[in-house]
Amino acid sequence: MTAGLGFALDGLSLGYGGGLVLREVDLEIVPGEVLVVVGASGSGKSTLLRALAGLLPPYQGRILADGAEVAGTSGERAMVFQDDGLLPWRTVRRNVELPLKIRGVARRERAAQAREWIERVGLAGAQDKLPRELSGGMRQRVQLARALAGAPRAVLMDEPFGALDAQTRAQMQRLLLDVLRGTRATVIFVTHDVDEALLLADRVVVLGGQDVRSVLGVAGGDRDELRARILKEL
Ligand SMILES: Nc1ncnc2c1ncn2[C@@H]1O[C@H](COP(=O)(O)OP(=O)(O)OP(=O)(O)O)[C@@H](O)[C@H]1O
Repeated sequence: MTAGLGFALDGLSLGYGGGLVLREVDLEIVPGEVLVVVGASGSGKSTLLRALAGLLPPYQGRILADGAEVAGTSGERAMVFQDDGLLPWRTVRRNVELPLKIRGVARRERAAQAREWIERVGLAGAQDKLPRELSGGMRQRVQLARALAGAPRAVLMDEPFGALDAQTRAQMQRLLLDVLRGTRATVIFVTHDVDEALLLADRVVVLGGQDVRSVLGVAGGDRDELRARILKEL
């Protein structure tokens, strides 16, 4: 199993067209942790995730991934979006095989690994279906399988369960916790939902006022107290 990626954000300023969204942020992300990012709408959660993915270059400062500056996307850092980023013309199996193909994994091995991931996310009967034949929850399962099949060292998730109904969302949260137990990947997960944050996180980062308002460790903490602290800062 490959180790999770550690990140260091060092005086990081991000924005668009000259407008600043985050100003001089310093933050360490520990290898293997689940870091959940919360914050009011427009506080820069997705912007931060895009920068970690290498999709948005910093105005100032640096993002280091295991000490090396992030410059562009990499198979080491997989992304999962709210609206599924699946290729509509490829079956479930061929979507999940994609990161393996990009990594140069041989065809038979690719098929075997994709099958294993499809089974782990509970879609064994659906591997030859096209994305349009699946429910929203099933499509998010495929995205999860695809992200993890590439054995990434970090998974960047932008409100992946935001569009799902409450029951499917709870199922997906359980599934995520379950599959993460079998990997050492670092997870950075953006959500609006404080309860989701507390369920999934090792640490919660609250963004606001162009900066990190606070970083809270979740393990062993009192949930009600943590929830109240986060809600106060949002
Ligand atoms: N491509 C873009 N071009 C210009 N401005 C953008 C772009 N994407 C985001 N912004 C602006 O940057 C700010 C932060 O947006 P971002 O999407 O990161 O916030 P967020 O915290 O993820 O919000 P939400 O919770 O509503 O998704 C907002 O003011 C937004 O309008």
